[in-house]
Formats: sequence, structure tokens, C-alpha cells
Amino acid sequence: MATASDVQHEPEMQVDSETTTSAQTFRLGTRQSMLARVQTDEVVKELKKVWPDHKYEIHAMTTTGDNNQKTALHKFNEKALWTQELEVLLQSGELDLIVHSLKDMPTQLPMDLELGCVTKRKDPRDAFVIKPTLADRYRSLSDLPEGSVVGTSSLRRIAQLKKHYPHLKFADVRGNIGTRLSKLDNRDSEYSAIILAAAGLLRLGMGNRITTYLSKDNGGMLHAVGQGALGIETRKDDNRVQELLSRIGCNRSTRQALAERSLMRTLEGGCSVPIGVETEWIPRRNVLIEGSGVGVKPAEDYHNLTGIATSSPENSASHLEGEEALTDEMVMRAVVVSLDGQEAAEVDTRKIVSTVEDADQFGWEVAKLLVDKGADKILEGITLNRGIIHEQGDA
Ligand SMILES: NCc1[nH]cc(CCC(=O)O)c1CC(=O)O
Repeated sequence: MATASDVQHEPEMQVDSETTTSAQTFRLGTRQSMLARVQTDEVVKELKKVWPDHKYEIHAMTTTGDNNQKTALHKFNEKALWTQELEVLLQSGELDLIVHSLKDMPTQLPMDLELGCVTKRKDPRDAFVIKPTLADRYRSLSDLPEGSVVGTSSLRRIAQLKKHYPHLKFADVRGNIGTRLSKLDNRDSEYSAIILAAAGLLRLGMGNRITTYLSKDNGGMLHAVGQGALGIETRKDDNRVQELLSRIGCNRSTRQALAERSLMRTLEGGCSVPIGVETEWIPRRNVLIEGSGVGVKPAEDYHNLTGIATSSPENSASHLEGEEALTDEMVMRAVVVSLDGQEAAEVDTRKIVSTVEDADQFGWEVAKLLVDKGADKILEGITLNRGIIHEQGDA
């Protein structure tokens, strides 16, 4: 209840909440790997462009996932090995935000946290990286002779590659990107090539290691949900950080990220599953949307569903780039493959995706289409045989 002394304090408090243009300090949490640092620097660089007066402190931490390099990734029974410890610090207020590889961010977040921002996505494709001593002989997966060993620990990658290249063998390769490359480069290593996300290599300035880019049309390889994008996790009630991030979000990357994560969330039912995906924008400048009812639904309805802030107009996720963004059509290609590469459910479809709600809806629809084609049966087989599977961390 307001008392006389509260009223007296009000002008002072007003001044405080309006000082958003003067210098403030923000604490950014991230993992300790080189890639995590570079990604966080990328976010800070964007922030400094639009908020030059603020101070940004980077806190790079080692997480449980980082300390368990030797156990194969899919053996872990926990989803959030790479995120949980950072989230605790975010919840307690010791951090203001966490910079993640979006791919490593679970699709279900703690109740009080949310995906506050997705910045402009880098190339989401996987990359085929040849061993240097074989580089003048082989340039692609189809060049590799029978029985060649390709290094990757990702079941999504293995399943898709087995389907298209049954003559190849696969072996685990763990560690951060530098470690994996040195394992490949070692003359005595069993690997002829490894598969890595292109974005990680590009961000580390190692784009020259990319032999070829893989995609649906090249190698029949769809990338992981969120691959190549950075996701910033925040506290739901933190208006100060929401304002900070409102100027660095990329609307198109956000809608792609939400559609892909909605697909994943719908299919996984609690545990991560190996899904390949590709989303692409087809600009349709002259299309009139009937009824122009886009974006009029109360954002709160979707709050829990998407895990992304949509309630404040300044929020990056709900802030459209301009009129033409309203008529963007999204193409989504998605696949679920059995681990032996023998069975696959595939979808290739498109829809106008103007808002974060549309993106969420589209991901859900594509999941349903996949289930109609047998994705649930394939996933059931995988989870029964292997336990919980995911593609997190390790970069
Ligand atoms: N699985 C680990 C991981 N998490 C994020 C990246 C970097 C690429 C990205 O930003 O999606 C990688 C490395 C990789 O898959 O090669």
C-alpha cells in the first residue's frame, strides 16, 4: 500500500528507470571454449554499436559438459549439461544474460527464463572437412572410397550420411572444434574426414578448412535445429535486459529459430531427437495478406509455448523489420532418419510466416506432417534403443 514516504520517493525512482541511455553494466555469461568466447564477442560488438555507453563484462565458465569429454554425448541422461550451471547464475542475478549456440539450447527452458533474442544467423549448414593429406585426392563424401571413416558424434549426421553413403564408416570424434581438427589432421588418425558445423569454423576464422558445404541438395544433409544462430537467454521479468537486446535481434533469424525449435519441441516430447532441418525465406513483396490479421493475437498466449518474449513491443522478437517482412514465405525441409539410415520421414513445405506466433505454428505443423509420414515410429525405435539423444555442447 502506498504511504506518504513512498510517494516522496517516486520522483527519484522515476529518474532511475529513465537512465537507460546513460552507462550501465551488463554481465554476459558464456562457456569457456574459444567458440563461445568469439560468439560472445560478436554479441558485445553488436551491443556496442547500438549502446556505446554501456559496459559489458564477460564471464566465461566451465560447465559439466566440458568436464565430461570422454563419455559419448548421447549416453548422458541430462539435456542441459552445457546450460544448467549458467542458468543458475542467471536466475540468481549474478549474470544478466547468457550467450549460447542456439543449437545447444534446450527447447524447454526453466519457467523464469526465456530466449530473449536471436541475432543474425551465420551459415547454418554442415561442412565436410577433408584430412589435409587426402585433400588433393578427395573433395566430397562421394569421392571417399569404400570403408573410409568419417568422424562425427552426431546421430543426426550419422543417420543421414548412412542413408546416402552406405559405403562409409563412422567414428566418434569429441572435443572442441580445435581438438577435433587436430584429431583429423594427425597423420595416424583413422579419419579421412570429419563433419563440423560451418558456422563454428567461420566464426573461428577457419573457413579455409571447409572442403564442401553440405545441404539437402549437396550430400542430402539437413542441419541441426538452430545451427549457426546465437540465442541469448534472459530472465523473463528483466525489462532492463529486454530493452538492451531489443536493438540487436534479427527478425528473420528469430522466426526461423522459433519455427525450427517448435518442430523439435513438438517431436521430442521431453527428450532431444535427431532431426535434420533447413529453413529458407522466399520474399513475396507484393502479396496481400487477407484480413491482415497478422500479429493481432495477444502475445501472452504464446509466451509459454515459444519460450520467447513477445509481450513487449520493444522486444526484438515481436518487432517487424518493415511492411515487406509481413509477406515473407518460409520454406522448411525436415527429416527424421533411423540410425541405420534405412527409414526416413521427410517433409518439404512452405507457409507465410510473418510473426513469431506463425513461426511456432509452422514448426508444429511440419512436426505433424512428419508424424503422418512415420516419424514417430522411427523416433520410438531410436529412443528405445539408445536412451536420450541430443546434439548439445562440445564446442
Ligand atoms: N555440437 C556442438 C556445437 N554447438 C555449436 C556448434 C557450432 C555451430 C553452431 O553455431 O551451430 C557446434 C560444433 C559443431 O556441431 O560442429
